[in-house]
Amino acid sequence: MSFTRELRQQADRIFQAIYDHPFVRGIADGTLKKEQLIHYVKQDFEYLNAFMRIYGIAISKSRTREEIEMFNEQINFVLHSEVHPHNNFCRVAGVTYEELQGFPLAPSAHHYIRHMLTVAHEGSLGEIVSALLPCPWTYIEIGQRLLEEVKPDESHPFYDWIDFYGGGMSDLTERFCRYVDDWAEHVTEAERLRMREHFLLSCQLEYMFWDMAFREEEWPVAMDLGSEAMGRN
Ligand SMILES: Cc1ncc(C[n+]2csc(CCO)c2C)c(N)n1
Repeated sequence: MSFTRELRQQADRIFQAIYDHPFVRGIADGTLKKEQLIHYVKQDFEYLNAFMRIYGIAISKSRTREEIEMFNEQINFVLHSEVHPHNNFCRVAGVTYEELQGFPLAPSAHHYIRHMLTVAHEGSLGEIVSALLPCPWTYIEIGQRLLEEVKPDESHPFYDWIDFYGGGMSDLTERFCRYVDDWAEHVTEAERLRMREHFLLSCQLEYMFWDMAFREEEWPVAMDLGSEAMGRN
């Protein structure tokens, strides 16, 4: 069995828990509250900014033009395509995308971003792609399963979201899997173990991210950065 097949099996309970999570159920039946959608988009906008920076670090560690091209393509994808599912959530919530940008990170989004940044700074390219892989892999499975389960038509409030992730992420997931499998063949057992740990922790943090949005998670004690922090973007 390939290394990434093994990873997928090890993460099976987390993938299932993500699919069963009330936020994902709320996408399926269109029952999410406006505040939950807004919290998700505010946090995910910052998450995607961090994701692009991590691709930048991966480019700085790249040895071949193929690697640079792979990461560069993904920066463009996040910049220009990932805005569509966000716009779907904003439309349903009745707000503009611009008014949800520049907010501080909630605890679980902070945790997930710091995990990826730590691996990006300290790890090999194989470790970095292992930590990033649950991002497309969990979303494509959610999208594909929702397409099958809900069979949404254009009258469904989250038709665009489901169609976006169910329709088009398989190339990226396969490409990342091939990269991780090739890498895993040529490294030590200790590095393979780190790749496994990074992958599984990112799967857990994908779950936490949905849970954060559903619960509208905030810091237990509100942080006051003072008036100078207002409008820093
Ligand atoms: C928390 C969180 N996890 C995954 C995605 C989905 N996603 C984000 S970037 C990307 C492609 C990267 O090249 C994909 C599939 C998201 N939006 N938010």
